[in-house]
Amino acid sequence: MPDTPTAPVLLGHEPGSFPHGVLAERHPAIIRQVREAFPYGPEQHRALDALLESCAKGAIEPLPADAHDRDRWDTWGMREYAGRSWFDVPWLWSESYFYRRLLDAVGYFTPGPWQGIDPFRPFKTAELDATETQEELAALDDLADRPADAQARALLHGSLWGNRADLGFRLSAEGAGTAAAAPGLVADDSDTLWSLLDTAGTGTLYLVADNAGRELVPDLLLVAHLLTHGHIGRAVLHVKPYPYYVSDATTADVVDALRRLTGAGGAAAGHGHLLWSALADGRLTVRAHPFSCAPLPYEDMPGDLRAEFASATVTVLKGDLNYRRLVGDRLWPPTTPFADVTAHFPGPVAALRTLKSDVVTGLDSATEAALVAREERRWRTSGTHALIQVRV
Ligand SMILES: O=P(O)(O)OC[C@@]1(O)O[C@H](CO)[C@@H](O)[C@@H]1O
Repeated sequence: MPDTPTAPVLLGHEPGSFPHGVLAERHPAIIRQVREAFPYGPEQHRALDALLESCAKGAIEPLPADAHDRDRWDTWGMREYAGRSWFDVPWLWSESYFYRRLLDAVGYFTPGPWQGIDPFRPFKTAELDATETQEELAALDDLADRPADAQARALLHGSLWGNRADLGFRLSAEGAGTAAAAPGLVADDSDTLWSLLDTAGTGTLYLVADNAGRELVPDLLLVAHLLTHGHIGRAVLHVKPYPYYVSDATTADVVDALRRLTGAGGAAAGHGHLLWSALADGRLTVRAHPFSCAPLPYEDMPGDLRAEFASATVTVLKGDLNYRRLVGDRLWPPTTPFADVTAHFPGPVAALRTLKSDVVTGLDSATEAALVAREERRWRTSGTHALIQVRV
């Protein structure tokens, strides 16, 4: 990025700011919700109390010496940040480490009865069972009668707006995530994305998923459509290796979503069966790379992941957090060119995201001015605006 001046990394130390609210209010609320959702024993309750206390006024504690991923976290910044306040280190780091500590508190990594039990699972399955999900799946029957091109565009928008409400966001946003979307997108490079996906069945799409449930289902439907209609020959779906940011999709969530599709009947079941067999014959692969839960921007990705993305026809990154990691979780002036801040990414990259944090790039100045005039800063974080940005 030779000509792009750098911008400040987001921290959570400023009371009244969005990041501060996440650390001071959202994280304690998540601890309370998880505690209520499971019949945990005294050991988990004590550990959750300690985490709550630490989040409010304590310092960041290192992972236990015997943690399986202690070395990894050491290289990811734990040595540098342990002992400091959660509010004084990069916000991205603080948030990611919070989820790692929460899993520790509930025994997710500890041999015993709670090992591997996803503390967010009740919230995710409630979404899959919701009537809205049923309605969305039923609507696929009507969509099936429309021209393939119209189906493709509808499914792309379904995948984009599926990101509107993640579960962590809803805990503190009080309905903002479900408010009607403001008309239009703040940036729309979808034509460029479609031209990249026009590969006559030879290309490989990497889709870096975000949330489970009502976001992952439309993501999978989009992949099914692209495979069926020969836009691509293969897809690789990146999910999280462990539960993260409440609703982020893991392999177990992919299985739940596929079972939801295959059990739905109608066109939805057709897409589900197609994906099921694509997994069996290798046209669809699921990957859960450790770096997917790293507290770092994509610029710092390890060589093996870089080589994977470099081989993609296009990598589509879903959601707000992936966007933050793509452009560096910095407070860029919104008109900073998207191509400049994503120049580090190996190969063509697309971001599909609703706006749920202060970070944004690639807007034209008229769009930014109109948003500010109408909403001051709220458009950045309310989840009611979205963007599709592509760097070829
Ligand atoms: O990546 P997602 O699911 O679209 O959003 C993640 C998110 O809710 O979490 C962060 C705050 O905790 C924000 O960046 C963003 O609003």
